[in-house]
Amino acid sequence: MTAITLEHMAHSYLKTPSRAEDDWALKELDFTFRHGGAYALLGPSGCGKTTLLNIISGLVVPTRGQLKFDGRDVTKASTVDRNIAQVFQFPVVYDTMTVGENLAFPLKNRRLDPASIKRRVGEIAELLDLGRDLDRKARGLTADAKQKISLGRGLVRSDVSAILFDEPLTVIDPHLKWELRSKLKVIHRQLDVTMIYVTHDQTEALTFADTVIVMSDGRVLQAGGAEELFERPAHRFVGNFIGSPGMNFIPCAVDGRTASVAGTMLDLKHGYGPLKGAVELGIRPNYARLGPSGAGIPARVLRIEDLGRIRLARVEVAGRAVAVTVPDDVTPAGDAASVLFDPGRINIYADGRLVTPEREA
Ligand SMILES: Nc1ncnc2c1ncn2[C@@H]1O[C@H](COP(=O)(O)OP(=O)(O)OP(=O)(O)O)[C@@H](O)[C@H]1O
Repeated sequence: MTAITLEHMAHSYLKTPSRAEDDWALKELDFTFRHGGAYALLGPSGCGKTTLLNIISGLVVPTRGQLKFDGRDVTKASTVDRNIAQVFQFPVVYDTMTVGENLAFPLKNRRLDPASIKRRVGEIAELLDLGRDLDRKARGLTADAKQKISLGRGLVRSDVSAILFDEPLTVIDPHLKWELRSKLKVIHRQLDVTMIYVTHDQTEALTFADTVIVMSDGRVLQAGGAEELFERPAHRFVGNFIGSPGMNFIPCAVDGRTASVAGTMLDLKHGYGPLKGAVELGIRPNYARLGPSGAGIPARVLRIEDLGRIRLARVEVAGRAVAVTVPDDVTPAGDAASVLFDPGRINIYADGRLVTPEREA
């Protein structure tokens, strides 16, 4: 087990980067991955996930800052020196070896005794449902099966500093994905090793990780568990990115414990001091309801979507497109309606950042 610390870390792919933000693929970052944690780096394409993972693995030396493993500076150390296992997007498997030989390979390299290798290979094969294929040659196996072998090779050693996964389920069939995600979680508990998992898929990140690190444009915007990311997104981007559909953001004015949205006053659960910049109210669709006209903030119904478990209304509030759940007993008549918010679930944002309320009155 190893704690991984990033200190004043920043990276630019340019030879002589200026101070301009655009020159930096990874903006300055301080972060600690604690011993034995399960982390996901989540964000859209180009946000810097792979750059950060490659800095941790040693494929990229950061332009600035230090990387420490348990306090030891490894910024310029090789991947081998860091004692890291990696699983990539596409299978890395020796076709001429059997499944068992592939799984045993990292252990043989470490000169483990044959009995321990056999036991460990058996355990990992069992966990990944590869037990019956141990004597089969890897050649000719499906892409799914080969990627399972890659996962197994990444997981087989229990003495690594960390295991890094770069979009490891991309080639896996959708129904198997769910199963493997859950298995990875089980394996994480068993191994008690630091795991860092790169993905742009929020379901994958939230099922696997205890701490999801949401990135955008080379910055870490928030690192937290599922509940925190859903209930208290630190940034507008996080609110939008997490959840389907994401959090609604509606322009408002806030005065103490009252918010005014399109001329309608709402009581807030908490009080706020004076706010600067563009102020918005953030509310998840499941904490908003559609009501009859006059019951809440005026809204224009654009359409109703039946998602099976719930009905969702797409409405316009204060010029913004907003999604709200529709109770079973409400049948919108025409397009005039209103929306009501659960006051305890309203977040307030100023210039896209979550505002911490003053103490509850
Ligand atoms: N080798 C490189 N040389 C120059 N620029 C690079 C290089 N690798 C990445 N970049 C740039 O750095 C930024 C971050 O890229 P990175 O690959 O880390 O993002 P990502 O979140 O992993 O994206 P994806 O999910 O598409 O892999 C992007 O603007 C990308 O174009």
